[in-house]
Amino acid sequence: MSRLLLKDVRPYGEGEPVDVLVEGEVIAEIGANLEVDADEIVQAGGAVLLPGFVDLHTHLREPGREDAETVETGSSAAALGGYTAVFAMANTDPVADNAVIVEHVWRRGREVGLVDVHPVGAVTVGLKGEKLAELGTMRRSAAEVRVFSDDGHCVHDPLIMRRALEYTKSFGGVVAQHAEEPRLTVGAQAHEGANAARLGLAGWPAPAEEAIVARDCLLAGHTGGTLHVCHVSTSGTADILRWWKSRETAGQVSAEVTPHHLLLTDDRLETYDPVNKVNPPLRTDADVLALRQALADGTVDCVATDHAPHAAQDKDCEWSAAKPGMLGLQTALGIVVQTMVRSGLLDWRGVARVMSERPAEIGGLADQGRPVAVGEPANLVLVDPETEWTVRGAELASLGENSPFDGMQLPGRVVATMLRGRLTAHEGKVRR
Ligand SMILES: NC(=O)N[C@@H](CC(=O)O)C(=O)O
Ligand SMILES: [Zn+2]
Ligand SMILES: [Zn+2]
Repeated sequence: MSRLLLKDVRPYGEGEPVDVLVEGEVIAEIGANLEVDADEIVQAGGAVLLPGFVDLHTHLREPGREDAETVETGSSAAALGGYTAVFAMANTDPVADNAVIVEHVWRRGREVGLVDVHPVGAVTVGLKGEKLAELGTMRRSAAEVRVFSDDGHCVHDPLIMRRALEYTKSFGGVVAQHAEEPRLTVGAQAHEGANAARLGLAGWPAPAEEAIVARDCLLAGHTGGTLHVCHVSTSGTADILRWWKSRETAGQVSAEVTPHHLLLTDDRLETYDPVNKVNPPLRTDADVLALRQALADGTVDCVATDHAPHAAQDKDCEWSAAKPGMLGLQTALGIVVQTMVRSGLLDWRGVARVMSERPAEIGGLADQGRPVAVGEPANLVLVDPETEWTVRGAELASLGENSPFDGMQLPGRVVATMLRGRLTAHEGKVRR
């Protein structure tokens, strides 16, 4: 059995440094100055030890757009970002709306072996919103799909949404909604507000998101189904979720916020650089502050990256022709440390909750987001909280280079990531 010794780590950033011995796939011992033989020793210098991060919202682009990302390159980005599990969205080409595609993505994830890749199944055939995909078949496939989403598109027909919540309830599934009332966002290019008006960009109004979130909370309550709200972007959505969670009696609702919606605003649109184009759009300062608060108080359950790599030709073009989406896996931690930890809104226990424990629970992963304790699976990340690094979009592991954080200095460097006791990333390099 392999033995990996982590020297001088601080679980959850608390107390004096200890050593952690990982034997095979589990944490075997935790204590001060462990005197043991090991195959490999990681000198951590007091770094923070957390459960490995879990991303409920990743776009891996395979099959179909392997020029933008593949399971392999996206898995590398995930491991380097501290992730031990990611959920790969269904808006590939062909769409992951059947067992063949989800099993392919799942198998590729296993072959690459850097991170557990859990395919998300489409809710409707071809993401068209017209008829339910074969949810049960995807559930029973080798990929054991549990999360379903038409992400990129909203399941806007309320009857289809109702049926999806009812049907997934029968096997403990989750419907992850991209909340966007399509009639209110025809041709939309930017947050509907003063900046979009001044720049001449068609607006994406906040109620297009909020109306769907309110409707879907009511449908989850009525059906007893389980709803997860993708990429919450407005303060109004946070208000609706807070209201719903205060009265929730049946059905369950969870929600995620992206790192970019915790940091960036539509003030960045000034340059018309499409690297800032994303769906839902960057919003206002007031929204950003409300989202940080909602994440801190649990109204929004977790951080999810919405990692959306695009090939150069889809981003290096005029604003209206560019595809929406931005890279996220390798910069998520830094942004969470900057916006939530340095501001005092979250401590490291809180970071573990929003980046690992809650997403693992929502996604139904029994072996992720577990406590850092003896006998637990060694899915772990080591974080150096102090050292700052400068983001270089072109140097990230993804094939796409569309990072809006390019040139920014971020805190919170990933020292090492471990998947079932094996180092998958160490000192900025992937280990295969
Ligand atoms: N977020 C985005 O702007 N784009 C995503 C789709 C999505 O998450 O809605 C994509 O697939 O590129
Ligand atoms: Zn989306
Ligand atoms: Zn997405």
